[in-house]
Amino acid sequence: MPHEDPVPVLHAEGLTKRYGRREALSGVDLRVPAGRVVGLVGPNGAGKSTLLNLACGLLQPTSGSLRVLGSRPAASAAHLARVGFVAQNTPVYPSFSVADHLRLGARLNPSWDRGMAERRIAQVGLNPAQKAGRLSGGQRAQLALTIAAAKRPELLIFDEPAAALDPLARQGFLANLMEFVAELGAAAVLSSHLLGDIEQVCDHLIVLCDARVQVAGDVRELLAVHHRLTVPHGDLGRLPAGIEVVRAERGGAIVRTGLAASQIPFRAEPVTLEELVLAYMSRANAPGAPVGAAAGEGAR
Ligand SMILES: Nc1ncnc2c1ncn2[C@@H]1O[C@H](COP(=O)(O)OP(=O)(O)OP(=O)(O)O)[C@@H](O)[C@H]1O
Repeated sequence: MPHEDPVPVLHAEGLTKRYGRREALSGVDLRVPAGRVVGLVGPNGAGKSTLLNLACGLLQPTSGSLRVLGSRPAASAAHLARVGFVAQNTPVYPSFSVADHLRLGARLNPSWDRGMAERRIAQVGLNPAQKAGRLSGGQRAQLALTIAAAKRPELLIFDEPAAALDPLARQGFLANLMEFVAELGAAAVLSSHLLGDIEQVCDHLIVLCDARVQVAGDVRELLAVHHRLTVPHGDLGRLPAGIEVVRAERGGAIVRTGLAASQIPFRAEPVTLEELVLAYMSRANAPGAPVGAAAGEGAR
């Protein structure tokens, strides 16, 4: 029997989005396999919200293509029901109560899981009669998460869901998010500036800088092929073939290589996810940076 890969959650080819003359995404190629929790990171203005809004069908590409769960985003009502979206700042209707939000969710979504919605609202201690405009940032985020998940989507998309929350509320929110993902058997994509959060919940990473994917892939695989090398001054230019310098730093470099640490003729230490992300971000920022750097293999 030929082996068929499951349909990717996101599949972008040459995806470009311009706002007037401003290019927010530039020829992005990306393939995110099914069943992952994906962290989308990058500096302000990198294009993260643009990518997520394209994935929800709220924006249209200028050129190139994006398929979400195998279809054009928001291609039909049925496809819309397969994707749950929590936008930046978790917008709610201020004059509607928590219960009104759940009723609206039930009316708009054929697959609405009322039991799940009510259970979760009780679990996180939200009063159904409370007006949404009076909820704290953390409570609003929990309400938005509940509404997105009670649709029982196959993919949950979050745009900086926990940015405004204090550490304790963030912890609670992330724990809930992971419970939903497990309960629904769903994939999730979340953008965040909080690398600790990404490290805690994500098993797949996309680093987007300056409208381009710099690196993408399975977190464990990425950590396995990146090292911090201690290299005597002047020797960086004489590294063996197959070692790519991502970022040169004092006394060495962060490198990417398929070579085992024992095959590298310098001291090689593991990197943290934060070091890896920062290395790609600063490379993208450097004058004369390679365009879309290591995206090639990793982005596929
Ligand atoms: N509606 C718009 N009109 C014009 N330019 C826009 C619009 N939306 C975004 N941009 C520009 O596109 C680029 C990417 O913006 P985007 O919001 O996607 O970035 P981001 O990575 O989500 O940033 P942040 O982390 O600050 O939320 C930025 O330069 C931004 O100014």
